[in-house]
Amino acid sequence: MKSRENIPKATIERLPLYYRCLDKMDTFEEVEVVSSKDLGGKLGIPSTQVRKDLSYYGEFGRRGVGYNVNELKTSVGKILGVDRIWPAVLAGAGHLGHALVNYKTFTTMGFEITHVLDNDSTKIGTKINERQVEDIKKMEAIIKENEIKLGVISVPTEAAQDVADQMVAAGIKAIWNFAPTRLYVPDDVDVKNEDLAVGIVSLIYNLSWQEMEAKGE
Ligand SMILES: NC(=O)c1ccc[n+]([C@@H]2O[C@H](COP(=O)([O-])OP(=O)(O)OC[C@H]3O[C@@H](n4cnc5c(N)ncnc54)[C@H](O)[C@@H]3O)[C@@H](O)[C@H]2O)c1
Repeated sequence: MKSRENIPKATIERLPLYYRCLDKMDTFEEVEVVSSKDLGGKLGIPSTQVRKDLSYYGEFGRRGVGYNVNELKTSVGKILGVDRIWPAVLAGAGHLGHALVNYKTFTTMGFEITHVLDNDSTKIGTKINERQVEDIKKMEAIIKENEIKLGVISVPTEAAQDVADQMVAAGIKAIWNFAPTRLYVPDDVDVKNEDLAVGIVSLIYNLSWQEMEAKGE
């Protein structure tokens, strides 16, 4: 296996796609063997790219035969760290927080929101999908007691940095941030920003160019 720094970011970003596809084939479609062509075909990724991506992590499959779906899923799952469930705290039990807590498929990707926190007294004590909303003041104790490393931020922008600071101080090492703002964290903390608005604007951008081209502008 290559050292972590030598593996392209794009390869790492494709691994969850391979994993989800292999999991579906293994769990629901009972497929035993898959070629790089078929795996890539399902994801719109060339077979040469699939083979190259996997080659960074070792030798998988047999030439001319393909990959054993279950074995490859297990290996990719281990590489991704999703062969276990990582507990996570979520701060901000609002509209987005509800949607995230209600999304059950996260567990198949090795991630489960085990604690939901908010600072609104009308929300504290209510339940979302069996999870009781707890007071954000308990966050530090919850993170420490449960040795949680993963935090999800779905609070308004103006509260996000403060919540991130509290998470980091309590021991969080990776933050999935949905607030549309840059978070300042120490180097050993990983932040992944998720901005749905950027996705939709790039779609609109393409639509608007197609329209202009059609009108010959
Ligand atoms: N990434 C995306 O594409 C996307 C999509 C929708 C919303 N958002 C962002 O997600 C965040 C939440 O959006 P929403 O629509 O769910 O808002 P919301 O107002 O419905 O929910 C925010 C929740 O955060 C709580 N909160 C506020 N300050 C807090 C604090 N200091 N500690 C703990 N809880 C606190 C509120 O009580 C509320 O329950 C916003 O930053 C929004 O911009 C992002």
